Amino acid sequence: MLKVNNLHQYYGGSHILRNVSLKAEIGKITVLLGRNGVGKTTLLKSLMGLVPIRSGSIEWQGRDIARSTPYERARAGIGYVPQGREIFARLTVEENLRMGLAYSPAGTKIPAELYELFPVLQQMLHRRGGDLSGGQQQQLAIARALAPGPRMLILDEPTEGIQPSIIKDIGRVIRMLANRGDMAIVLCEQYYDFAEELADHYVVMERGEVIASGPGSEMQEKGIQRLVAI
Ligand SMILES: Nc1ncnc2c1ncn2[C@@H]1O[C@H](COP(=O)(O)OP(=O)(O)OP(=O)(O)O)[C@@H](O)[C@H]1O
Repeated sequence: MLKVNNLHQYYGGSHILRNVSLKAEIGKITVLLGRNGVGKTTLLKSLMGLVPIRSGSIEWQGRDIARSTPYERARAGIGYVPQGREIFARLTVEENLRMGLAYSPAGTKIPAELYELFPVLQQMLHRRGGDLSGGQQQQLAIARALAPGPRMLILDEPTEGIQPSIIKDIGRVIRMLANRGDMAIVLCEQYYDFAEELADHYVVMERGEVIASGPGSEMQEKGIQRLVAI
């Protein structure tokens, strides 16, 4: 279980995250929503240790990891799929997947399961990452994060700029991973319908603060879409 308590973060003098608290349970999908620029990516980067926080705690599996390096967090079982995918364009699909295993306690063999989740990656194993379509790159980025067998998967806008058929495939994989019951999923998403469909829990941010949260099944009756409509 992830427990974030009273997180504050600054970029220079700009107070970006304001007293943010949230939880993400194993076996559940926690969806983070909010308009552009409210601090969602900054929150996810803070969870991964990619930006320092000013104060607050980030507890993962009972341990405060708020001061741990990204490397230590990866070793602690946290996987991260960044916004914009950040795959290595000049490396092959296979090499990209191996990069996901660079610090893995699970060994250096690419798990065959990744190709079951995303069959296209097996077909394209020797293609360069940069030659893949946006949707294929997104699948590669997710597979790379899954390669070391994380217990928490953080995804930053996986549907951004991706064609509908691949969005459906990605949604199915995310649901399947959660249903296995051994992984917490934190999903930041602008595409409201996708978010609502997947959410077990939702968290809405505005100007760096959490302004609403609850079970995914209540998103419609609570009018959450209005809070995040652009
Ligand atoms: N490296 C940085 N240095 C200074 N300010 C930053 C930096 N990165 C983001 N910001 C600012 O922090 C605020 C929150 O940005 P963030 O990217 O976390 O928002 P977001 O909710 O993820 O938005 P989006 O949906 O557009 O990605 C914005 O005002 C942004 O301009």
